[in-house]
Amino acid sequence: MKLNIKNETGRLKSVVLGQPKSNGAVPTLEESYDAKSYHTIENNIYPKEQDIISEMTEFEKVLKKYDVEVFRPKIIKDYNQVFARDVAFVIEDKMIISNIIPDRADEQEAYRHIIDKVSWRNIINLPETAHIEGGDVIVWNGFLFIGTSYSPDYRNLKTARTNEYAIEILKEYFPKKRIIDLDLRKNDTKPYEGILHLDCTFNIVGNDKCIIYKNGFVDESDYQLLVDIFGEENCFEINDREMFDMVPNIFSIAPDIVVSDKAFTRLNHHLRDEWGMTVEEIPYREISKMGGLLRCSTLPLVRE
Ligand SMILES: NC(=[NH2+])NCCC[C@H](N)C(=O)O
Repeated sequence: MKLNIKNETGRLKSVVLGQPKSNGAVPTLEESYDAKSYHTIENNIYPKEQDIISEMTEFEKVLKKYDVEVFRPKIIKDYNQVFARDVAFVIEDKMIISNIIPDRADEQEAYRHIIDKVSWRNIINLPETAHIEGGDVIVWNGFLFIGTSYSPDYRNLKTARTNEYAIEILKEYFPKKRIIDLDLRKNDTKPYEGILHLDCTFNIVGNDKCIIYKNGFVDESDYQLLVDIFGEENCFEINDREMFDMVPNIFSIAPDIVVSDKAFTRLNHHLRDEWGMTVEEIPYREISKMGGLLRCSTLPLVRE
């Protein structure tokens, strides 16, 4: 397979969609590794497998409607495999195998049959201490936006998944890209106070537009830099509640076609009426309770 990802929204040809089956028992608070799941467990509202399956089936139907080739990871018994995004990611024709949080490390084996379709020359493995997950990486032509955490408490934070070492290595592999590292606010147990991955606070839609949550960034100057790059009129600003609902985490099939959660009324209205996009709405509220949404459920391999 010839990988090709130059940006976040080019016409999608081939993608991996996560696996909702056999996701195991409800985790305990100690077992959870992101604030949204923590909150969900605390409030006794963890989603049922049947509901996760039905939401992901709706997503798959939309992808198929647009003739996208869909791969699935193999099922690992009693293991959460919904969020394909973090396991690996593609930049241009290279697949980078993430060094994911140890709690999720077993997920990678389930992608072997997909990784094997890529020539070994185009696979990048990172040194063990270079941490990175796909949810922190957004490619946009000459730019590479990477979410990270420079918190002195990095080692103790389960929600800090990408470190400076991984960013330095990516700089060497992609010397022509302008790499923008963004320090994200982190909190392992309070979903209103921290951001798990970059794609929970910022995402790109269309050719030159973005969805952004200002308080997700430690430094206002990082937020301001993004607004300057895209232009104020091209930024859709979201509020605290919308961040909690994971509004930035929609998924583009093409510059003018997005898959969104049908609960995102304000965003969907804006995408259609102001930005002239086709919005495919599906229910995804149950999956959102586990700390990810539509972008997180996918791992794009080929975009036109
Ligand atoms: N790209 C993303 N935002 N992925 C969300 C992953 C959520 C998952 N519960 C985790 O903590 O790893």
